[in-house]
Amino acid sequence: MKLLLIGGNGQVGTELRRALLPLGEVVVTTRDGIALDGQATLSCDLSKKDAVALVIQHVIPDVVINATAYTAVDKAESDEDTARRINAAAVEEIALACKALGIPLVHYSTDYVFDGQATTSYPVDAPTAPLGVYGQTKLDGEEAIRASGVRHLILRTAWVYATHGHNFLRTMLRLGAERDSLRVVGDQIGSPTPAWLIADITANILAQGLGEGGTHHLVASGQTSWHGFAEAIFEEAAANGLIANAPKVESIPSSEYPTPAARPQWSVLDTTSLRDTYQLDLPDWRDALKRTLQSA
Ligand SMILES: NC(=O)C1=CN([C@@H]2O[C@H](COP(=O)(O)OP(=O)(O)OC[C@H]3O[C@@H](n4cnc5c(N)ncnc54)[C@H](OP(=O)(O)O)[C@@H]3O)[C@@H](O)[C@H]2O)C=CC1
Ligand SMILES: Cc1cn([C@H]2C[C@H](O)[C@@H](COP(=O)(O)OP(=O)(O)O[C@H]3O[C@@H](C)C(=O)[C@@H](O)[C@H]3O)O2)c(=O)[nH]c1=O
Repeated sequence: MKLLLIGGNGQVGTELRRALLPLGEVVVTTRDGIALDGQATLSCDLSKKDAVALVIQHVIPDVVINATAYTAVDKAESDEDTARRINAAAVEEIALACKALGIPLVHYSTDYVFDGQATTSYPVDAPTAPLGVYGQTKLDGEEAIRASGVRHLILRTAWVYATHGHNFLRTMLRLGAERDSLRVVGDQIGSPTPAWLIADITANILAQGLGEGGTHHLVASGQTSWHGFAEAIFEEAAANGLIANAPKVESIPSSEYPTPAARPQWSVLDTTSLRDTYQLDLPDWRDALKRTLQSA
């Protein structure tokens, strides 16, 4: 199988380069065509119209996996044009190029397509109502894929972290090394999900065949708040000798941590359709965090 991975250097893209390798030849793109771990990549800047379609037409893979996105949630509020270009317009170009060549598309979306007002986990067909530009443009990207008629798998995930890249775990470890105490919101609830899990599940699904595909939720099991996640990060980091002293972590309401973009208060996603369709087990978020930091 020939796989085209668009965006090989983000959190999920980095893990996909590892996880997809056993499946066949993996052609990787980056914005600037930089080498990754000594491997050449194709240059593909999604801000340039039609660039990504040309790459797909040049490579003609058996499957396209799009791991790119504009993920700066707050910055998106003041940079809507770029967020829309990367998360929606470029995604539509990818979908149409794949549809024209009969190539299936794997794509990722987010819990931020929901408004967070629910009190039980969101099934895949729950009504969407994004609170900000990032969530809205990601939803527009999803809808462009479905409208294109391309055979697809959209995996909505949430609260993604890794020991590399830009994420909450790394922010907490950095701030914790600089300060004795941190204040973290305790009233936003979700499921922290490591990038390696998303990549492993994607590879597992591609190995067994996409089948009908469609839209599914992929997050670790269980739930916590950002405050609970922060406390767990420091506990596991200390247990693995990654930090000498853990800071005090105070739980605060969202109102005491104002941000340009509102976040959903309840972000828990129901993974039943994914687990049933592809016979998958999803680890508990805390066990997944432990495993992530044990191998750091
Ligand atoms: N991070 C999270 O918490 C969550 C992420 N998701 C979704 O999961 C997917 C993967 O996210 P994640 O790995 O965290 O994202 P990252 O922010 O870690 O990586 C984003 C990737 O997109 C690339 N990219 C951005 N703009 C361009 C551009 N103009 N041209 C080419 N490449 C570009 C980046 O390249 P470069 O390094 O050059 O900037 C990078 O490879 C996305 O669809 C995201 O929306 C869903 C829920 C939660
Ligand atoms: C750094 C920090 C953040 N916070 C709050 C702000 C916010 O409400 C919450 C999470 O912070 P972040 O800004 O790191 O996370 P955020 O960028 O909102 O994370 C989101 O990213 C996008 C890409 C997604 O798709 C989502 O699933 C989600 O993972 O924690 C604190 O309360 N204290 C702190 O010291």
